Amino acid sequence: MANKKKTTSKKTAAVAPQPINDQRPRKLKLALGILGLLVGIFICLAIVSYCVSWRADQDKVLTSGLSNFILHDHTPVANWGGRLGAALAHVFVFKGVGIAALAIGLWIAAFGLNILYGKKVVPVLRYMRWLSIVLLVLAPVMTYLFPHTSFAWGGAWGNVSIDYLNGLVGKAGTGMLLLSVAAFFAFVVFALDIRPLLQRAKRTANKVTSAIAPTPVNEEMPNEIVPPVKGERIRSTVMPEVDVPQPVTEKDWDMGLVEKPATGAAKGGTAMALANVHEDEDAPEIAQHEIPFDIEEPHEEDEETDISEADMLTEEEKEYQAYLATKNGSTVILNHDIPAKKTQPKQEFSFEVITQPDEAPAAPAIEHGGHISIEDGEPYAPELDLPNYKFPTLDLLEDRTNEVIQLDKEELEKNKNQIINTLRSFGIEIQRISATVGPTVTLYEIVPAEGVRISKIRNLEDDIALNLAALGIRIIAPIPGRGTIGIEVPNANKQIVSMRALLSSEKFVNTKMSLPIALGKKIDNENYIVDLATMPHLLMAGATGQGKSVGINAILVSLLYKKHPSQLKFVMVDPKKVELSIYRLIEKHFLAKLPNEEEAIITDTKKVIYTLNALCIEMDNRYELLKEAGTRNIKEYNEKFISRRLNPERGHKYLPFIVLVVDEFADLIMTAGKEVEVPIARLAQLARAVGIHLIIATQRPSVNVITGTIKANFPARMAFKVSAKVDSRTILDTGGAEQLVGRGDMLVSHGSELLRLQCAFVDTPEVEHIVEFIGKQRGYPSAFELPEYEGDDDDSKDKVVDLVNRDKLFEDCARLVVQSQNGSTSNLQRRFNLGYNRAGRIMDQLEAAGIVGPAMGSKPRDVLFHTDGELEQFLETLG
Ligand SMILES: Nc1ncnc2c1ncn2[C@@H]1O[C@H](COP(=O)(O)OP(=O)(O)OP(=O)(O)O)[C@@H](O)[C@H]1O
Repeated sequence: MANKKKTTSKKTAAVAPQPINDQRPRKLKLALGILGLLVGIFICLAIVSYCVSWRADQDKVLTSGLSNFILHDHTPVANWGGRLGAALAHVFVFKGVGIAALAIGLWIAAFGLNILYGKKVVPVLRYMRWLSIVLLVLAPVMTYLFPHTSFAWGGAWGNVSIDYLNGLVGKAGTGMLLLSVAAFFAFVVFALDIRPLLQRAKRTANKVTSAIAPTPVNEEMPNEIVPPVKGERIRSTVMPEVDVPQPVTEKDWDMGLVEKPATGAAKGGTAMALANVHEDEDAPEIAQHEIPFDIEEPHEEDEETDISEADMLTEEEKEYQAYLATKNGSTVILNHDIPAKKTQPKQEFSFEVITQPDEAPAAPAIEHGGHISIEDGEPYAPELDLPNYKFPTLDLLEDRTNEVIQLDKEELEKNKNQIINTLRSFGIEIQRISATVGPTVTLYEIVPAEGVRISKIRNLEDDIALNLAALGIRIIAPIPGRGTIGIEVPNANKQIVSMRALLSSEKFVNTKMSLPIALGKKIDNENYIVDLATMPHLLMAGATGQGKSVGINAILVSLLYKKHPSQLKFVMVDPKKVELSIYRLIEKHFLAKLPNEEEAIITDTKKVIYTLNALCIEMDNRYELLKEAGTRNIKEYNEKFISRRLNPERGHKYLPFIVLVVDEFADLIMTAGKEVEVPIARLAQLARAVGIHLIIATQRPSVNVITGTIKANFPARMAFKVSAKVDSRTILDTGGAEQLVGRGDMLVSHGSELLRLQCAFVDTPEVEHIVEFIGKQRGYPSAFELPEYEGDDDDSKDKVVDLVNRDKLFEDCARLVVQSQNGSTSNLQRRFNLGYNRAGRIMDQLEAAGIVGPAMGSKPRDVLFHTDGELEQFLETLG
């Protein structure tokens, strides 16, 4: 009994003090933390105070001796920290490291703070490095900089070290030595990278410069042709003495202060030039209209012509407008105001000539693959599969930015007059006309005079086109959302849109899109970069030689510049056999193919069918994985996988995007019909969420190629020039593509909008360089394997099982079967992500090898080996 009591009391004793034990270290930490913090602050205060009071206190400290001074000297001191403060500051500053000692106080305070909070509020250990450099280097530097002052800037350490160094290498040598030591610490020890700072400084300087002079060239050289500079395409004249325009707000637009720019032209660009020309339409001085340089009194307003909205603006507001327009990018805006009164027709033109609004090239993030950032602590990074993979560099692409096209003012003027005259001959008067010069075409935007019905212009579309007699005129009546009528007239000199410029644009480099593709430039020169993942599939058509292959290359190159091999795979189908073969070099990096297939670029129709079906299986498998992970799309799934919330043991893996590219769809449909159409339609309907996207190109956009089912599932369409209006209707549901001018001129229908673009140009040698660059790097052991698919007409079923040519996974499957003692085909399918046929074939081989017994209906087969050892021996004998 007594014993029992004893045990109980022992137990109580063991348990009871527990909270006290828990509390103790916490309290101790609290006390230590507060102490550290206070000591640090005290030292800092003492040192700061020392800077002003050192003269008053120094004698006392020196004469009494330190301990005596602190403990027994009763004379008043000036230091805020009293005698202790004065003594400490004396030791740290005078006898120590000078003013740099402040860092010691700060560091101690930070240390105390960390203890107090029980966590790393300030990374003190990291700051130890800084502390050491401050103490070791700053003290001599201070002494070197203030050599003969009575205040001990560098303390005793500073004096001793500088004396020594001066003796050793002289003053100049000491200076250089200190500089190198400081540089060594800064760049080598702390790996200080000043480039971002320099870049930021440069950017700020640029911003300041452009804020001060947004139209620098113009202001410097009014009314003169601006000499060509890189990245600038259009030259013209300027409105002299333009005040620095203030940013214009949406409100300003609403108030009608300035003309709202084209929606698409909202970004980039710098003002280049502006000119207003006024003249009487009927007067012989019409030559003075000539756009750029014969500018007559730009500020002079003809009061009689004061009928347009623009005329109601003050000069300043007009400059605003010009600035805005230039800022917003497009190109030339030519305003032509015709008075409604026919009695005294007057014209007013204002030309706003704006630089090529190429978006500024961004920092070379692409070149270093910098956009794939594996943040600290990010648990899984698919890029680590190929950690040394280098993204293709921009210098692999040709620099075409200097292939600038001169703005042909005569052409502009001629077209403008022709448009006005043609419309007038049909009894259509116009209020205003402006022109936006794009890379391939110029868009003349017309505001008809009051009372003119747009439908009238629309009905006269063909006649107007005939009268204008220019090739490839397209009339857009009205331009959606603008209330104006657009007439697109091809430029005599067309500009090539540089892929390199597009890929180096800030928009592309800093894009957050999943699959960004740089397609080209809009008519207002804005870069057109879209996310293939949101498109989500793209149908591309165009007659032969109009730029389809270049378009496909532009898309593929954009993706290659942006995605890591672990993030993206292409399935390439090329019935023409020559267009995509160039990409075979990147098989082990970016291509996907059927298992046991030799060629990754599929040219054979039968294999195309298998591949499409394999993609369907992959899609189904991915849906299974998504379902199991409780996610709705690939993005959520991958995020979950990356944060290691999905177990790879259960078949989860990082899912790369898969982009299927078919270069000639008509060929396939003609030879395989439904067999191709069905899986394509299925993929187009469902594959988006699991990251499978389709790009399908065809020369023949006829209804038997682009069937209703296909069309319904491809909301994004891209048309190069086609030969007939009916083809344009098939692809775009509207005419227009037959009026394109070829060589990459295209219409893109995405959502509700139809845009005219000039496709970015990337030549075959450039693509070759890019794929060589990638191909030379270490890749995966083989191409990405799609699941197995075999057609119904598979004749291998009746074949004798061939144990000599065993499947690559035979041994792994054998081990799995023996380890799990489960001879089921579905087990193999699940664990190795195999298609049913391949798993079945391996199971047949296992049976033929005597590892499993014969099939037993729906039940798993018997496993005839029971230990790993037995199996390994057997596998060795198989060789
Ligand atoms: N975006 C572009 N900018 C400038 N020129 C282009 C552009 N696209 C195509 N071209 C010119 O047109 C030629 C034919 O282009 P491409 O080979 O892409 O045509 P295609 O439609 O693929 O023809 P096919 O169907 O016969 O293969 C190119 O060699 C090039 O000279």
